[in-house]
Amino acid sequence: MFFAVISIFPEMFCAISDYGVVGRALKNQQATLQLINPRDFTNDNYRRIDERPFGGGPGMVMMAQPLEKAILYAKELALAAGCDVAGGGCPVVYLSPQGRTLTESMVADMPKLDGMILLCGRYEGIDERLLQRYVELEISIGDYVLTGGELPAMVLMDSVIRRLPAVMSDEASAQQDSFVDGLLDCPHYTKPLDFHGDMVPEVLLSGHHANIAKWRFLQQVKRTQLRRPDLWRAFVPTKQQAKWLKDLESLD
Ligand SMILES: Nc1nonc1C(=O)N1CCN(Cc2ccccn2)CC1
Repeated sequence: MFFAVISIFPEMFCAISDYGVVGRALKNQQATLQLINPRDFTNDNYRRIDERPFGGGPGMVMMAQPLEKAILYAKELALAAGCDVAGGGCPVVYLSPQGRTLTESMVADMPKLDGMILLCGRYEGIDERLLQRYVELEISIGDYVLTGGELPAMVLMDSVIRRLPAVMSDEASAQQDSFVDGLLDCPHYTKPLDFHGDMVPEVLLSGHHANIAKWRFLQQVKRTQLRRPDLWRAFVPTKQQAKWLKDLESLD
């Protein structure tokens, strides 16, 4: 999967390119990351990418022209990488608090794309005319304000790349993640057996895989009912899960 990031701070992206599952995926070329600095597309000696806002007010606004040239260059790279740019296979995505809040179900659909061009804003924002002309999808990572779009872009790429086929070391672990089956994750335990007198639940030491699966699911249910009643209300159990839930009701 092809990713191009347009940012005045490309160095920030070593945080995902140099570490962990995503770093390995990029190293193994299971995903590619092109970093594009709009300053390289300016015409003046000061490499200006921002200007004071028309109408006055605080701060600076990112200018349309350098970003337009950076986007057009990113589209060229996407085409060269085999992306169906004209067919919507590699949308321009703008990270901003005004966007649609990112959810796991949105992330689940993204590996179907050939790629994404991620536009990272700074300052007070980006000239609206650039956004209207080029942005196909606006995404927020949550209702809080950061200093720029770089961290949201890394959050988005991390959540998508980890779901690419063969990236997750164990497909099952991806399925057990929170939200993937619509529930929060179950508790996890490892060595030592005794941690300040807190022991590991017996069922996890039993080797009885069916009982372990049932216990983990019921733990997910309890945790979701307690912490995210909104997710619990929307949850639709499988046949097997519905049987286990009957046992939970009989326990209550
Ligand atoms: N929350 C978020 N989820 O995605 N992005 C954010 C986020 O807070 N930011 C900070 C402001 N940046 C620049 C900006 C300023 C004003 C209007 C639009 N853009 C974008 C990225």
